[in-house]
Amino acid sequence: MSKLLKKSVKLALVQLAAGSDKSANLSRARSKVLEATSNGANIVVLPECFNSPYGTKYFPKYAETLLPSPPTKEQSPSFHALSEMAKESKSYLVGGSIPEYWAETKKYYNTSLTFDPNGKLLATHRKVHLFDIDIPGKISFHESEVLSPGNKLTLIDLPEYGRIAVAICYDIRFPELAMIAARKDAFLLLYPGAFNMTTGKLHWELQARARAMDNQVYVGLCSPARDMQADYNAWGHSMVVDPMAEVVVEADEKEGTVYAELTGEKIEETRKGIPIYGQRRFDVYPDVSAGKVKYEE
Ligand SMILES: NC(=O)CC(=O)C(=O)O
Repeated sequence: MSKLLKKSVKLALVQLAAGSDKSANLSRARSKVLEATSNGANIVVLPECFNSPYGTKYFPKYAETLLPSPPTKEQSPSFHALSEMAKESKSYLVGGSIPEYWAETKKYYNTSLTFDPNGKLLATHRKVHLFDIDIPGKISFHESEVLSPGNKLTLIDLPEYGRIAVAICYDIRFPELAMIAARKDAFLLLYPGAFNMTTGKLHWELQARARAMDNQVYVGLCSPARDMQADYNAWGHSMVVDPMAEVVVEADEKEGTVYAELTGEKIEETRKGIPIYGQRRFDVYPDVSAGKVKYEE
């Protein structure tokens, strides 16, 4: 038996077509999650901003209050819908992300909620690295105009399987997060994310494969489906990459769900063949996972 992944697990990435109608997005998400578990999925992932369009002007309009937890249905219909979906489908549900408003500080966040198969909230991840970029003539986007960053790393223990890490989209560009999670024994790094037509083509697969290769773990990236009528055109191409950095499964740009069976043997076999885990030189450079790491806000 693998130390990291106790038994094989079926992962589903739901590449949802999210529009401007929040309740329609929630009920579409529900039917896709139920479909995924009827196809045998144990862990189901939704995309970044699965209940709203993606864009700074939309964050305040769609934001929900999550604290104090649990929120009421009026404060957060998405929290309750996700909890119900997890319970109904009996799956671990990584609920993509939603815009969050924290009344106490008057701050907005891009926040991911993960629920267990009983509908209990397991973890909350607020996007740590905000997506602020300027590529002249291509794309300019500044989440920090509206959002505040989260301040912690998110590791989640799934008792039957092992440990996973959840982060959001731009977070994948910061390898430290992935490195720390893997060295703290995560078998799977999950990133609900919405890359775009410029960066998607260049970096989406590269980032996923790099994080998997460096850390010899599984990586799952879950995008919204592409909508060319929307202000922001998501790249799509949700994918699962294995610990050897091979793409196991990949969606195209349209709505759809992709599945992969993850096994501990694949991790063991990769680490045995290329034993970097025992070859690191912390006498030459520091171990980023050994310093002070924040897991709690
Ligand atoms: N949308 C994001 O957060 C990140 C992205 O599109 C990119 O890194 O490229």
